[in-house]
Amino acid sequence: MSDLKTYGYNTFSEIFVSVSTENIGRVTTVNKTNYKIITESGFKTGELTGQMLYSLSPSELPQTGDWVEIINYAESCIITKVLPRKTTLLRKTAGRTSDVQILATNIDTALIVQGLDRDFNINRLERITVALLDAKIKCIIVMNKIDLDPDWQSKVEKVQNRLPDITIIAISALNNTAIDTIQKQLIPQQTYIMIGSSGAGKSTLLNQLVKKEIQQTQTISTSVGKGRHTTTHREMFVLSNGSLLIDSPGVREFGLALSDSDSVTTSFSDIKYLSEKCKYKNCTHTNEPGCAILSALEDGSLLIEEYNSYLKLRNEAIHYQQTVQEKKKKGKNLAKLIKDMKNKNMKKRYD
Ligand SMILES: Nc1nc2c(ncn2[C@@H]2O[C@H](COP(=O)(O)OP(=O)(O)OP(=O)(O)O)[C@@H](O)[C@H]2O)c(=O)[nH]1
Ligand SMILES: [Zn+2]
Repeated sequence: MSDLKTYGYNTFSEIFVSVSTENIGRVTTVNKTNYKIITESGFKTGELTGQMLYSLSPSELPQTGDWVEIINYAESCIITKVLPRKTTLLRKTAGRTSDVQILATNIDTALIVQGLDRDFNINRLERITVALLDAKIKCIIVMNKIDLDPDWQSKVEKVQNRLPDITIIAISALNNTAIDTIQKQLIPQQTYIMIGSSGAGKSTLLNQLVKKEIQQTQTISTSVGKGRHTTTHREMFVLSNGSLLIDSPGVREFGLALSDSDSVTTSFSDIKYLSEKCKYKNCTHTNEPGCAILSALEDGSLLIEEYNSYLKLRNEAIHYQQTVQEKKKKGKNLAKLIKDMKNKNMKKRYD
């Protein structure tokens, strides 16, 4: 039991009422088709039942962070079911499709790591926090490499002004500066994930937090300005204070996978406040008379940058919703086609 507790069982157990603890595990690493699983009696290698392997879609398969039902089998176990997820961290796959990939599940809080060097981008920070809050995942922004930027304080201030409700911690992972400030924010048995561009310093920070060289960090190749891809898979670590941390591969462009365009508005506090003063209830804030947002833009009380990133996010959210709906419709059409075919065959048989 103590192993399960270490990996967050108590913060998640309300949904397991009917499952005995010996049949429960949590996925800490995914390796193609086998899984490293923490169970009541330590780590085991888990495999899927054949039926699961062939009947589940990629997003339904076990992911790092998932709680699963298992059948113990000597030193290994067989996964029979993925338990309901508290949160799912998605990202869009490469290309312009609406396909999404799961980065990890059952995350409580994300540490968004951004370097103060070339990596620094306030609009990107805003987009990422919106996507995370949309997925019910809390965020902490970690601004790394303060040793490289004498002007770091004003950048931190800018970010704090734009995102007043989010905790921002400025550190130097390399020099071990302010790492303890992060540690103080981390709650035992809660699950955290680090996300950020390749080269932002995630592995360096992880090493400082775990206090030993787990991940090998690599030197940035200055010619391209991108860290070489060193982290190749997601793995869950237990930190000394008992919190859990998943390291994720470099996510150069953390694509959004928003499900709800309204939550975009909620995340932009200025815009939300103003939008309540628009003349029309369904104002799109683009060309309507009596639009409070447009007039705030005109008198300069709303920044054009904030308005633009709001519009961009809103359009993405709408586009994402539409493609999901189209897919569902296509799925339904296909199901109907199969049903019709089956009916026809049945008729033939009995005619
Ligand atoms: N000057 C300075 N360099 C840093 C700091 N943190 C990390 N670096 C350097 O930045 C480079 C990339 O760091 P990593 O920790 O490998 O970056 P990462 O985010 O894990 O990258 P991926 O594994 O590709 O996702 C390394 O050369 C680190 O030494 C810092 O606080 N200051
Ligand atoms: Zn308006």
